[in-house]
Amino acid sequence: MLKLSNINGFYGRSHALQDVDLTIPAGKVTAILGRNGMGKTTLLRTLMGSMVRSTGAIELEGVRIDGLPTHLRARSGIAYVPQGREIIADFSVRQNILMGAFAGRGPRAIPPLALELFPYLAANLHRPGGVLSGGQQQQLALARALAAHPKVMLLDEPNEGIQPSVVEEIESAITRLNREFGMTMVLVEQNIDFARRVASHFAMFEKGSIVESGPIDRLTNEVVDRHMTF
Ligand SMILES: Nc1ncnc2c1ncn2[C@@H]1O[C@H](COP(=O)(O)OP(=O)(O)OP(=O)(O)O)[C@@H](O)[C@H]1O
Repeated sequence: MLKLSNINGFYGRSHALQDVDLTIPAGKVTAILGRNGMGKTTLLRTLMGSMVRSTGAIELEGVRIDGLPTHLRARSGIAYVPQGREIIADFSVRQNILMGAFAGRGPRAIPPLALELFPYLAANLHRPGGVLSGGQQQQLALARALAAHPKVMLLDEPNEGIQPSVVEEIESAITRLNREFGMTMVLVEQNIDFARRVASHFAMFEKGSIVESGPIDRLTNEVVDRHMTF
């Protein structure tokens, strides 16, 4: 469903993604793994169209999208939950969620599912986004992405710096969105146990290239030790 062919990405002279070929299956969760600085975030930025310099082909359901600017990729069905969440502090929870609805391809309204998945948000729609905890902001970023009615959701380390009880809520939201609604997820993750629980496929990055990929049962301890221990 999402097919990347010969993707290269650059920051100035730094060659951050090198000849990446990857097929992300529809309706599955694919974990993007690797140590810090290996190119995982750059891959998501390339998919979203926010890299200044990248080359290669990206197909979404057989249609080339690599020539499209970011806002048209959002309209074509890709939503992004960035590392650091990028919540607008002075906007209310409601306004932050609606930002996703306006960027996306569905009705310009808060989807009931977002409020069902995250009851805290439902009860605090009027609060400014800036006063929420990190975990609540992460839920808000997921709700904002969901409001775009995406086919594919890109999630960059959604559990980073978040307390365990909220991690459980985020895990169950990801699992439900995938299993019940068939949403395709691309999940950048450092936590191998979490990746093994939620993902069915993986791609392991090392210095901008994919060194291992496939169904999650091929993510052996040996592969993890080789590419993720420090
Ligand atoms: N804005 C930038 N300008 C210059 N170099 C960058 C920029 N962002 C990332 N890089 C470099 O590109 C490479 C890949 O970075 P990237 O953020 O994609 O890694 P990552 O695997 O997502 O790691 P992390 O988990 O730390 O986010 C690294 O060498 C990084 O230093």
